[in-house]
Amino acid sequence: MPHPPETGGEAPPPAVVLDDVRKSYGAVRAVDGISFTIARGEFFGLLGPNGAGKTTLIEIMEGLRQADSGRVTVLGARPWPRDTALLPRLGVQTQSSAFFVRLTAAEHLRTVAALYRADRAAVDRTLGTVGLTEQADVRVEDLSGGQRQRLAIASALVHDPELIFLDEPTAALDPQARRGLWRVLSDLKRAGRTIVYTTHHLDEAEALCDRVAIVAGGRVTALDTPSRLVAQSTSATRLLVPAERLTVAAAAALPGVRHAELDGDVVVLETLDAGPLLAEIAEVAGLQGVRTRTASLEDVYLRLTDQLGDDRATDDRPTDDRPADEPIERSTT
Ligand SMILES: Nc1ncnc2c1ncn2[C@@H]1O[C@H](COP(=O)(O)OP(=O)(O)OP(=O)(O)O)[C@@H](O)[C@H]1O
Repeated sequence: MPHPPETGGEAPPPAVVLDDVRKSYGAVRAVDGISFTIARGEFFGLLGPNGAGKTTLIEIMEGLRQADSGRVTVLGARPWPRDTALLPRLGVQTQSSAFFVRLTAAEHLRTVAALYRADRAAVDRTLGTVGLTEQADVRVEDLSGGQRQRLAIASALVHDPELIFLDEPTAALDPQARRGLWRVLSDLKRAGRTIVYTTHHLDEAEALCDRVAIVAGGRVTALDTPSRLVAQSTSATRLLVPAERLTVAAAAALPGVRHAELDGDVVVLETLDAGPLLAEIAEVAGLQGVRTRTASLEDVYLRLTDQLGDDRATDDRPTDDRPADEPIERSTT
């Protein structure tokens, strides 16, 4: 489907603008005052533990759920009440995508394509994109879990939407299919599409996303590029030394070691300054087999989501007593 022309001079509106969006289910504040903007062409990751509010937030952006309050703008339009002009511009894959199970994969995708008035060539092309060409004539009910997942992704892409929402798209994929999907998504990004992506795979977010928002307890606790989040984090570097050459007690006594523990057949030493410590280790144990593990997005994520979990456990003030929302595009230090 052709995209609407971007008319002369004026910049198109951002892909998504959220301003103090809130949604509760009874007493559960699933989305508790979230604001951010997603630029056109951005690959934006939403990360957070189970129940953090990611799906609710995505469904609000998709126009599947009404926010209790706040402003939501998607491609310059309000997604709620449902806007039929907006829907074909969005591609949506959910955790519980619906299928026509008696149809073959190709028939299913043709049906979806017809709903969006996408051409038939797009069906074959999209089946190829997600690696389902060989399964085109297999009934949906006979596809494996991972193949169904790919069909759900194909259903979100077949009409060539401008803004694509993918909710844990790699959850049921084997490692090869996962890497295959990464390539597909990178190509879509290169073609200028905007992608909003939730995943529990932190390596995936680090590899694919321009920016990630870490959500916990319905709030954004950090929002930045993966590399800036890692660089700003106070996460320590870990040095792994074969346990036969260094005891935990000796490791803990080395200067600059914050913590030392045995993990299988290695002693793990945590430090904020790896250089001098490596020199010490070279002295007392030798450097053979010593490995370095620097901070990753996963370390940042675990620290932030653990912290918030602890904060919220003791935070039983009523909503109105809470401090005003913090600015969310902040550093994580
Ligand atoms: N339809 C609903 N009715 C009542 N509570 C709901 C409903 N949907 C979600 N919740 C609750 O709202 C909170 C946020 O759920 P949500 O599904 O948005 O989280 P999530 O971050 O997508 O989690 P996951 O990673 O497990 O998919 C949770 O406490 C959940 O139990």
